[in-house]
Amino acid sequence: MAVSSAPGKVYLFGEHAVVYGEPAVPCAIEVRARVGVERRTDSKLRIHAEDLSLDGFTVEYGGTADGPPDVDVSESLLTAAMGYVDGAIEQVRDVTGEEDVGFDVTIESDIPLGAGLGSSAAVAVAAIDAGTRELGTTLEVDELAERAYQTEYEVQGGQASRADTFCSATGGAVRVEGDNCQSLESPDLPLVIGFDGGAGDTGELVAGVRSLREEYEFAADTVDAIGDIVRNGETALAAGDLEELGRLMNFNHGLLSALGVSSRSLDSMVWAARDAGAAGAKLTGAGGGGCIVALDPTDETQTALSYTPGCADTFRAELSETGVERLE
Ligand SMILES: Nc1ncnc2c1ncn2[C@@H]1O[C@H](COP(=O)(O)OP(=O)(O)O)[C@@H](O)[C@H]1O
Ligand SMILES: C[C@@](O)(CCOP(=O)(O)O)CC(=O)O
Ligand SMILES: [Mg+2]
Repeated sequence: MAVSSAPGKVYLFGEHAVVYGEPAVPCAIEVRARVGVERRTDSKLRIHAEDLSLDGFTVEYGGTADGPPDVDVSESLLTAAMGYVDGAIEQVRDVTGEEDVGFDVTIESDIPLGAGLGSSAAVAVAAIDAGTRELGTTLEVDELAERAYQTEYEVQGGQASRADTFCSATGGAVRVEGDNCQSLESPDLPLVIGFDGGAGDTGELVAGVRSLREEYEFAADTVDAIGDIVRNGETALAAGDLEELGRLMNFNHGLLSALGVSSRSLDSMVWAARDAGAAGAKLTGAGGGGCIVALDPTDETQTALSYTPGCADTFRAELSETGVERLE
């Protein structure tokens, strides 16, 4: 069996706009998904997803005589368990040329699902890495990131950026603009996360921004303006200017909100953080529900968030310098 792990991330700036070629700066954090992959003697795929329901569940499918997988969980959980992992296994088969190989896949993750912390990218990166290594091929990190991007692109209906997958594969803070992906120097940022306990559907939210952008020129301008914030943000990051980073994050949140991807709970967590004296706060990832990220070296934001209605959990996130990690 081969086991790999990969980190989640927060966006300091630029989610959504990055899908249309604007730059974005995500930053890997120390919450990880671990995926174990073991070759089978038949061509079936058996996925054991520990974190997709209270007790986890196992689904086995892929034999020629099989109907739909027979498992006692909701359709949506099943689709969730299968989507990214199926795509990742397709990539493994493509890299190695072993089209009919079957696997037992075990996923364990500390990253909340659909909450903007990049669980899908971390699962895709770790699954492709472990799967290829199980068959004797160790991918360069750049190719691993590219293959994981292809997986996200397909599952998200042809709309995805390389930001999450590159960041998860390489670790640290990164800058992604189209197919140009690079690592950035970053000071150790005082990141505080607020989580509303919910989730958003990345594909649907991306599609919503796309149609707004097609319908209204001012929505397209809003997307371009996010790109300008990111360019300013890079300078502030290089200078380690926390106040300016925070101001730009606040601005970025406002524009994401204008594009319809915030929610009442995300907005109230953002305001709780600002009222508590955070340098800035914004939603992270696709939005709709899930997480915000704030900058605050003191405990004030975490304390305020812990009393905020709509906030289910709050924690400090450490920057992860390590991207994919090869554990076994
Ligand atoms: N622990 C896990 N086990 C299996 N699949 C997972 C796990 N975590 C994430 N995924 C996959 O990633 C999807 C969530 O990705 P997405 O909607 O992009 O949100 P995010 O990347 O912000 O967490 C889930 O629906 C599921 O397909
Ligand atoms: C909205 C988007 O920019 C980021 C999505 O991040 P997440 O899956 O919500 O963690 C989409 C993408 O870049 O593929
Ligand atoms: Mg995702």
